[in-house]
Amino acid sequence: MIHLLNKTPSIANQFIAELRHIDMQNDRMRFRKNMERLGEIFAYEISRKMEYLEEDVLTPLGMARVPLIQELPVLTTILRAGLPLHQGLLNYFDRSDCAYISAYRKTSKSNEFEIKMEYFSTPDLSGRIVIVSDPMLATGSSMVLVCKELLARFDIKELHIVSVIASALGVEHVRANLPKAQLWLGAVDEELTSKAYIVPGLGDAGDLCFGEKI
Ligand SMILES: O=c1cc[nH]c(=O)[nH]1
Repeated sequence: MIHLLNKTPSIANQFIAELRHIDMQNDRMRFRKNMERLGEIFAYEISRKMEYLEEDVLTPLGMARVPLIQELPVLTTILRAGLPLHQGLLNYFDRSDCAYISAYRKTSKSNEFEIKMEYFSTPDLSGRIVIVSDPMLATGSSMVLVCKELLARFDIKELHIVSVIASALGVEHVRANLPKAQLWLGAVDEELTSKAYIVPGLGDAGDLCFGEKI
């Protein structure tokens, strides 16, 4: 199932527009902040699909019945570009356990690349609701690789994928390989360059957050 943030106009569109804008995106602090704000919006949207149970909350003046979330998701992100988006999710799911995974493109001289996964730090995810965030879903290969690894290691109860900008091809790849995952996307763009950058996209999310890497 796909949940698309920009289907209904909201303030989220402003944050996505600022991430994309060629001048505004160079303000690194604003770029990270907009990623974080979108993480918060995704957290709110996902929270609306979770299970709640009414509980009594004692106030100074009496007792309030409040429906409270029953189970917090485990927040998993892909280093390094995922960190600000992850922080936004964590701001709202503020008692969640977290998992961190590194995945990067190792490009050969012929410009082809393979995805390398090296760092893997997770709690036990069996029986848990898991949210995996990565700001850009380009080919979808790293996301599929990471999620397949998680699914092979753990009996995950429910898998959610969060990306700010996806390519149509990436969405197709994820849906074909992870049919049970729920996708939460900010926007879906039509094209991919030969180097697998999303067009119009926004450029390199990791570099825009943290500076160019070698
Ligand atoms: O367009 C893209 C694709 C992958 N990763 C990015 O940061 N940008």
